[in-house]
Amino acid sequence: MSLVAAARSSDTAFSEIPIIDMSLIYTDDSKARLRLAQEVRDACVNVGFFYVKNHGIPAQLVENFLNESKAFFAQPEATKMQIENKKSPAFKGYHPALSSNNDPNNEGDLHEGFEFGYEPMDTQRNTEGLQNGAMAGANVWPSGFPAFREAALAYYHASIQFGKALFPLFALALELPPDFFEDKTRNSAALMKMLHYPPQTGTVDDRVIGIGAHTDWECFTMLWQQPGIQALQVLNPDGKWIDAPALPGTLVINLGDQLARWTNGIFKSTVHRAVNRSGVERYSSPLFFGTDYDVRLEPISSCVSVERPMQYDVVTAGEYVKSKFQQTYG
Ligand SMILES: O=C(O)CCC(=O)C(=O)O
Ligand SMILES: [Fe+2]
Repeated sequence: MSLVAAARSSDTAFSEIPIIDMSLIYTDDSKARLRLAQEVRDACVNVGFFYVKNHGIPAQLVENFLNESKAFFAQPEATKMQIENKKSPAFKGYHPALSSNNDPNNEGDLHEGFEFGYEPMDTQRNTEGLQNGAMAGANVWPSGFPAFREAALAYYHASIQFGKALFPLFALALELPPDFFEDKTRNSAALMKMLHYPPQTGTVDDRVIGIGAHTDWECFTMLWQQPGIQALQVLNPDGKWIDAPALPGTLVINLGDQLARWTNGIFKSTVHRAVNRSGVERYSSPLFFGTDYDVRLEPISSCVSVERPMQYDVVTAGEYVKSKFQQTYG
């Protein structure tokens, strides 16, 4: 079925999020790759979200990052504010609760967070070819926490490796040569965050929640959620919030606006939010995987037809993300 036809017959009124087994992501077996790409395509056309299991990122890495992050966030606010992200030209560092606002109808996001981008490990040459182009700018680390930096970067690099392997699958899913994204993701923006959500009890005012309703801006996001704590919700086209539970051992992959624009809206960049009513604090860590700064998000030809004319103005990927950052962090 062509992509335009798949979009026409898509069943977007989803009530749950598919789980895709990635054990074979590195296989050379072309039939197996195609099957995997087909699963990815169904999820992208119908939901814009899917879980991945057997992604190969060692659990210990995120466990270490989580533990170090807990120590970082436990510091006094004034200490954390010394590295506030607004002081950094590329929004690296710490952001306190209520300093971001993802939903313009809301009054601020309740989470605090720490964000950083590409940086080689001390022992490593830059073999991944990433320089964090679109959001270039040095990372800002808290002083006196070398283990935090180490743990964050170790998890980051393992995640980047998996993220890079997803691009050929997206290309296959879009009937493109497997290396289509390669020369467009050499200096990918790849910003990672650790987010810390306080519990919300009593009546929750929908205008002040963990993170307000929004779409992500890059190609896709790889989200780790602290297992067992429900907070993430995904909006289906019937206007119903569908829970995306934190399944142990999985990551949530959701498409962002760059891929939606590139595919003329055939791949969905789906609205989501997080509300932490669990009664306990919650951590999550997204990695936002974008393209090189200057990539023009012109719709892929198989995604445009007489029946489905171009839906978006063509913009460059980097300018798009930058303007979104400015809106969100003011
Ligand atoms: O914490 C979550 O579950 C979602 C975070 C998110 O959507 C984001 O940071 O863009
Ligand atoms: Fe998001």
